[in-house]
Amino acid sequence: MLEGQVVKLDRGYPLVRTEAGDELRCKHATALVKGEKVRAVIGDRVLLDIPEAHDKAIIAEILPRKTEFVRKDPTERALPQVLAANFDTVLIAQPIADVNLRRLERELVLAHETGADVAVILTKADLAESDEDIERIARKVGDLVGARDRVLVVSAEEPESIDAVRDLVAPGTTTVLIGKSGVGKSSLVNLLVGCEVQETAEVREVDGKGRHTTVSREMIDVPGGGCVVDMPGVRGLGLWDAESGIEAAFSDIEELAASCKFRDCRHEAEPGCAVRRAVEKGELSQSRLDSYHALRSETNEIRERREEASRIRSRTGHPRRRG
Ligand SMILES: Nc1nc2c(ncn2[C@@H]2O[C@H](COP(=O)(O)OP(=O)(O)OP(=O)(O)O)[C@@H](O)[C@H]2O)c(=O)[nH]1
Ligand SMILES: [Zn+2]
Repeated sequence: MLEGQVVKLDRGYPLVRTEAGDELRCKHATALVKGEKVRAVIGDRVLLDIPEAHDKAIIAEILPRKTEFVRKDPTERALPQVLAANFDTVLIAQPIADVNLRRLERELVLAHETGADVAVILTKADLAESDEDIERIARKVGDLVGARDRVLVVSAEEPESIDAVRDLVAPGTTTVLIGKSGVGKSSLVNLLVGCEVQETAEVREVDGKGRHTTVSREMIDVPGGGCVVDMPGVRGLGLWDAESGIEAAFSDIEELAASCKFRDCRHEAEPGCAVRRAVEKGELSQSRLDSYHALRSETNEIRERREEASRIRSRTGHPRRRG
């Protein structure tokens, strides 16, 4: 069997690059997709069968993932959906003149949940009102992400601003780029690569919404660096398992919580709550605590639904998989 990596996913069959450098269109083995909806995603390392009579190779096995980006499947009640695998870094892009902090908190939770390194890229710096504005917003975002993650400001009008991003896309590593449609991900990829590899869209003037242009997922080589994957179409960002992601993205609250009177304090109405005290003293914003509570209950709810579903499965005697 050959080993390879899924390097492109579009409307056709997954494209797998073998260790010898060949690129093969592949089908999933029936045994792999039967029952559960297991599909290889971009970045997956796979084992291939090469049948003689077929024009396509067969993905016989998906190897264990080093990292994976998971959200709740937007079309299913209690199923996870993996969007990418085996990357080292997640870059979150938001336009500096239109930063959405609530969305950023969610993106940070999902990114940290993967266990990869995380950085925030503030794009379209040329559209900011002034340098003071850029500094102010970058500082505000910096406060939100905490000391562990970097915040970089870039502009397609200023190619040198991309150099700091290039440093993050180190040789031998894979970087995943996430962000709402139209924030400038494709433009960033083109600047990193130094030519037009990704089609970009003019934002519609009437409603200012980016058109949906990027339809495929592809691992793109950055000259002198690693690989980058633009993740388009990530519209819904529902949380799946997000405990550790929340802990990492809200480390300020987790630190305060260590001083709460009760170890299992939920920072709601308990006496001796250090988190609520910080809000009263103006050291923590109420809206940030609200986000924390909302994201916490979202992931708890998913967990309860999943547990409920597995209880129903075992009651109805649905055959359980044997490991
Ligand atoms: N002024 C300005 N416009 C930019 C910059 N970067 C990107 N744009 C424009 O913003 C629009 C959207 O950029 P894209 O790179 O296609 O955005 P995207 O995030 O890849 O969007 P999807 O492919 O839909 O996910 C295009 O019209 C770009 O020309 C920038 O730094 N400054
Ligand atoms: Zn508390």
